[in-house]
Amino acid sequence: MSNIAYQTGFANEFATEALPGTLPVGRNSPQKVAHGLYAEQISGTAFTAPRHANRRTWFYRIRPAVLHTPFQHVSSGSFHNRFDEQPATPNQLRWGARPIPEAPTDFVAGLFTMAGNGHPSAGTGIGIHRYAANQSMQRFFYNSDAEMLIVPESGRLRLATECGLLEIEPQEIAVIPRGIRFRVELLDGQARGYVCENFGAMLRLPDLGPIGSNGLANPRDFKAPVAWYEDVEGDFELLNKFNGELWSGRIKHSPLDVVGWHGNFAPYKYDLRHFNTIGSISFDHPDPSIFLVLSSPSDTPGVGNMDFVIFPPRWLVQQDTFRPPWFHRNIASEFMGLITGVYDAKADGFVPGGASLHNCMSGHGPDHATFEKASNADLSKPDVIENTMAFMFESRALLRPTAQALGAPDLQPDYWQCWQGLQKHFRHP
Ligand SMILES: O=C(O)Cc1cc(O)ccc1O
Ligand SMILES: [Fe+2]
Repeated sequence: MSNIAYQTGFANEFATEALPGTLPVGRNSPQKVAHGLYAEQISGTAFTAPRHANRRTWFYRIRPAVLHTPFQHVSSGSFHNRFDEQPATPNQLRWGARPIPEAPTDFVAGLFTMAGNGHPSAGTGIGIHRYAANQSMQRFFYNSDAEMLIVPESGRLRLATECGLLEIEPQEIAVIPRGIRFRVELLDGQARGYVCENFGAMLRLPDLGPIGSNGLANPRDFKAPVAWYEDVEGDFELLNKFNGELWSGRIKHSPLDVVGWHGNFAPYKYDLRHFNTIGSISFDHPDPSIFLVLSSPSDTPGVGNMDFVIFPPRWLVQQDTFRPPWFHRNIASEFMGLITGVYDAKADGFVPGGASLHNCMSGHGPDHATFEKASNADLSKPDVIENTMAFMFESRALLRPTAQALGAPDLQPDYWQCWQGLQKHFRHP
């Protein structure tokens, strides 16, 4: 990774300038901005949102965001929010990894929508996508519909944004807020991973309750860019996702021209390996809410529009306990992905870059091989789960797979078979 500087903290009031003297002192919008720049505010929450939830940033930039040609509606390709094309299925679904494309494909073109719920126009729900790309973007993109949580599985990404540069590698994540313009460069020539579009309330750190003032994802491990800009003229595409569709305009300069900014609405990255994993040190396998990294709250307290949960390396020491995830059904719907290694509920078939979907109240849990192994394991010794990182996008509402996900060649039609070896062990006393 190159040596990029970052500011630390979650949603702090950051202040950063690439040229000294850019940021106005004591006001946001002076009559004339230093260096001949324009002042522009971007608001990610309602002006009147309570102070603790209010998110906005002031940009001091070479040209304001309004300078581009009118947008034309263009084909969305495989990146969309059409979640009503097929009856939502209660079946347990699993997909293998998506191949890297052969034709030149950038990050946005490489997005393939898997499932989702709600809609951007309603300000609630999520869109779940996987990406596979082999080209850096030569164009600029912004998403009016959602903040984008990016979870790389292979290939490092350089995210050049209005706020500055972020570089992420597998086991790191990034969040690009709604509306922020950016370009994705591939640092390894090709890349693959997952994206969750969040149409609802912005992701935030969960409360910790009895855990105390530290633990899970600690705020200081979140990193935001420092101001960086390019003063470049040319003929570029500016692509916008708006109401689930793509719109394309032309722009005669790079929109990554913010020389200084201050505020708390900015992209950020987080290294999942910094997650402080907490678990049972007596008995029983806890609910996976202890693995919550970020949550988009819904209007119902404690119920997430989207919860981003990870399954990191950890020690298992519980006594008289079936240590892996139990058999269960859940009111929430669970989309899972694997970044690296093996997931402890599945002996095989759930591969890095692959995905699974267990919808509301669909039974799931350890496969037959995992059940046999864990039911007979020697509990006098701790188990260690190493070299792995799985995650879950969990949503309060049904996740509706897209027609293209249900028709994808990597869908595993025999997934259900992984449980069919589970025998009746009941014995009448
Ligand atoms: O289904 C899964 O594998 C995810 C999951 C993990 C766990 O430890 C408990 C519940 C749960 O849904
Ligand atoms: Fe589950």
